[in-house]
Amino acid sequence: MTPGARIQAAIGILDEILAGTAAEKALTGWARASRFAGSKDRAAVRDHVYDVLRRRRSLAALGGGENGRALLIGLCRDDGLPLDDLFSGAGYAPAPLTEAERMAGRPPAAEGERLDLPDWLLPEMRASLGEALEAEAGALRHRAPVMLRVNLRKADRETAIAALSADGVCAQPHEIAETALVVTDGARRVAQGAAYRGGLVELQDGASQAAVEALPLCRGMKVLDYCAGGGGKLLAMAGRCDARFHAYDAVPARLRDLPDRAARAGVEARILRAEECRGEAPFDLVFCDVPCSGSGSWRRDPEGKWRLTPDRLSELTRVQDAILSEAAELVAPGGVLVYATCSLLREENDARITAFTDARPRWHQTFSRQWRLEDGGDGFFTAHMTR
Ligand SMILES: C[S@@+](CC[C@H](N)C(=O)[O-])C[C@H]1O[C@@H](n2cnc3c(N)ncnc32)[C@H](O)[C@@H]1O
Repeated sequence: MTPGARIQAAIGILDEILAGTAAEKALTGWARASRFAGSKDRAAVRDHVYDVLRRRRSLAALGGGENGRALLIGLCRDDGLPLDDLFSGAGYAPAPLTEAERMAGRPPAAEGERLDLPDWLLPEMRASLGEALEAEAGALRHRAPVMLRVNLRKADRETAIAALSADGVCAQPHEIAETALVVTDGARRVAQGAAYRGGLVELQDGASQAAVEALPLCRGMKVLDYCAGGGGKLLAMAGRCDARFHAYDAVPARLRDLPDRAARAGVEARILRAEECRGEAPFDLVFCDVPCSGSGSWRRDPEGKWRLTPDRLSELTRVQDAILSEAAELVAPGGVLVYATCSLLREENDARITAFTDARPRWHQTFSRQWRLEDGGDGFFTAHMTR
């Protein structure tokens, strides 16, 4: 595909997304219907689509409209791409700009436009981030680094870097966590490589790794991952410590990948149903990686930024409180209840811990940390509580 044809494909996909189709579904649908597109074409089109979604408001201002074509015009203007070469009308490239399109478009003006955030969220973001708001919102407008976690059960960082290199993947240590690597070249080769398939590394953001590194894990501990999902945090815990791991999720289908991933990583984890969690309690450590706005990882899931509403945020905080309340019942006296989100919002982080401890004076917080994008990974929060 020519560069212009890739832009035209991104325009069509964005129009579908703006009409309500999820980005992944729209991209997959296009790829299936476009057998002529090679892997480089698919990657380039995907990058265009996600670059636009991260900067949807500012690009709408720059491009003079909120449809696929105007957003791509905005992207070309913002990134200094050769607009007239790409919108040439030749072959499958989009039609040349009309006079009206040439005149349309202006620099983003309002704060929400400049920062690429919904207006309603600005006060909460400012209260959460203070002076760091501009920098964090700015970082959310760019692509996230590809980060890997070295599985210490199978390799140290040097061995993992060498194995990745043999797969054609360049990676280097990242200071955010002692298991963290950042991929500097060949990211698309990771999942097919022997290092990944052999369980030496997992794809995991650095802040999640750092949060696991901060856990007071000990050999032989009885641990429950209460919102285990795909098991990313559980596997990270198991990579650090030989404990007795249990996994639960309110949506059992989300645990589907865990057995295979655990086998690849050389980890044993027992999957529990709700009643079994109560039967197996108490646990020395219960980890609650709760559902959240995902605001710390909006670089990877930029649709989330535009999907979040005040009602949805209130609903999430209710779920977060309920999960903490249920999970607290499963913690042994003197054990640790861990709360974690990939959110930058105070309302989902400190405010939930305060609500929990205010209502339960026997519990107190022993640790808390907010990672920001400036630390090199996604935004992530964790707090430990005990009684
Ligand atoms: C942020 S995701 C967990 C990601 C996972 N820990 C990982 O590292 O891959 C949150 C998970 O919480 C689960 N969940 C939602 N409500 C829950 C509840 N009331 N009790 C337990 N899990 C719940 C969701 O199904 C979802 O899988």
